[in-house]
Amino acid sequence: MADVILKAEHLKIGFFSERHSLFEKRKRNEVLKDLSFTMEKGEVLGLVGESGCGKSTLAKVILGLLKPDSGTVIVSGNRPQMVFQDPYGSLNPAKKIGWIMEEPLRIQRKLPGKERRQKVLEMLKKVGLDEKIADRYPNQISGGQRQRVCIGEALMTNPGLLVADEAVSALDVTIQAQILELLEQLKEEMGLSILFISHDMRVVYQLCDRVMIMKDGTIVESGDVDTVYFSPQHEYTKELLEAAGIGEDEA
Ligand SMILES: Nc1ncnc2c1ncn2[C@@H]1O[C@H](COP(=O)(O)OP(=O)(O)OP(=O)(O)O)[C@@H](O)[C@H]1O
Repeated sequence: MADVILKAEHLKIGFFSERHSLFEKRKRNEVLKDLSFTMEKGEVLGLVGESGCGKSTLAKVILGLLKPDSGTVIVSGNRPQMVFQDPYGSLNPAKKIGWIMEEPLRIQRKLPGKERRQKVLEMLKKVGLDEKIADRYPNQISGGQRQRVCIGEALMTNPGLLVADEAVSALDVTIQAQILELLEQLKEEMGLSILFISHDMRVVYQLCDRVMIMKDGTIVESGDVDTVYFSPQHEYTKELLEAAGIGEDEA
């Protein structure tokens, strides 16, 4: 059996609703409902589902940013890292790209400055950027370049798992295709595993090996992309495919 990079078992988490008056009882909203899945090393796993179904909450639990009420997540290797939708919002506008990309290594305190800088230059190359970008500020590079920087920054500590939460959604179609190509390449070159969260069924088909369909805090269907897209079993999967204009006649 292939190596498992992530094992999530029986995850449950809920939030209390806001109270609008002193006498109103706070309702508990269950967001992840006994959710279990595994990911293999080097796999790109898509996670799709409508807004509010709990995708980002699951991502935060995997990254250790939220503690589940019950259940466990085991990730092998270095701490997983995340790439977000808005590459501009994730980069400190007051710092140069080189400084930003060095930061995860600075926090680790394992390498001297010169070696950190060298690693940044190597990573810039890996994500398809010119070394000169290290001396620019985030507002001096394009949106696509910024997303490459975010991916590079996330990979500086050599995580086995990258969680990409709507990482290409804000980019225009051409740039989107280039970033998808980069992720594919990093998967091949580094054996990187990617949990790719998206609402875009077409993009998921393009990039992912497997897909999980999420609805109201549970996984209603999962499998390799060809099987799920061309022989969907669950009504909700069929709805999502239809809404994306992916019909059975495309099979
Ligand atoms: N910290 C929190 N406190 C209270 N409710 C929360 C919190 N985080 C998330 N929620 C609620 O949990 C539900 C799931 O949110 P989540 O962000 O995981 O959905 P999502 O599937 O990622 O949606 P989208 O695709 O719009 O990003 C939503 O109803 C949201 O309002």
